[in-house]
Amino acid sequence: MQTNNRRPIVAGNWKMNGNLALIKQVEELFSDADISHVDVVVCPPFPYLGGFNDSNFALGGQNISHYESGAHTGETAVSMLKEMNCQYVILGHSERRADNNESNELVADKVELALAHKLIPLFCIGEPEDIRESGQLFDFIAAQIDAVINKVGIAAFNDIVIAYEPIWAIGTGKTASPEQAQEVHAFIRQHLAKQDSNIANQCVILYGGSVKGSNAVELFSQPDVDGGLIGGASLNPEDFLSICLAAKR
Ligand SMILES: O=C[C@H](O)COP(=O)(O)O
Repeated sequence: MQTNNRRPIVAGNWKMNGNLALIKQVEELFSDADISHVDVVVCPPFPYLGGFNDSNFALGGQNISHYESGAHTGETAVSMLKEMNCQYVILGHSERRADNNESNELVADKVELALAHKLIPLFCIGEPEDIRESGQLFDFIAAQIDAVINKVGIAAFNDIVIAYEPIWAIGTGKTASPEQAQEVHAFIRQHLAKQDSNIANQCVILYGGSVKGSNAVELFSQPDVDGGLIGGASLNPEDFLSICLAAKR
């Protein structure tokens, strides 16, 4: 097996949840925590980005517009996330793909824009249950990845974090088994390796979908699982911290 120096990442996606009090609780709890073995990211709703001021973790946005700026009411520009000290941005989350009809190509455009502004995309992929059951899982995942490779090239995956989130496991309490997660993560890495084995070996691949303090150690111990994208459990500061502490050392 090739050695790697992938540094684990645990990112909390608050989705459309949270408030100013939660920011305070998370900042207080994390200020005393030893999280030096992992890059921790918190992705709150846009209005709360300015509410963090004493954090020992990074900030991320939950989306950007595919436009740079202009008359696009309700949208948020990539430059605005940079100005609010974001280092990361979640792109292609399955909820946005479903609620906002985001296609693989639109997601690829956003990845390109984020990279141009030196934001690290947390690029989300994952299959609905019927796709898995009909045996099309790997083709489906490959098409999501290929849309981005076709747009930005394989070398860009030096600066892209992939988050594999099976849609049937998101917010359902039905976590993928560690073996199911590992199987898909290994496939993703092999798929990237067809173009560049070094980039495949270094690319950080997160698992998301009902990760909790109680299942994180087992999931994160899988060889190709480099951390997690955490939804519901990131709203509970203690649980989120225990997930961060479960990241590989
Ligand atoms: O972005 C996070 C994922 O959608 C996972 O959400 P969840 O942990 O609530 O299942």
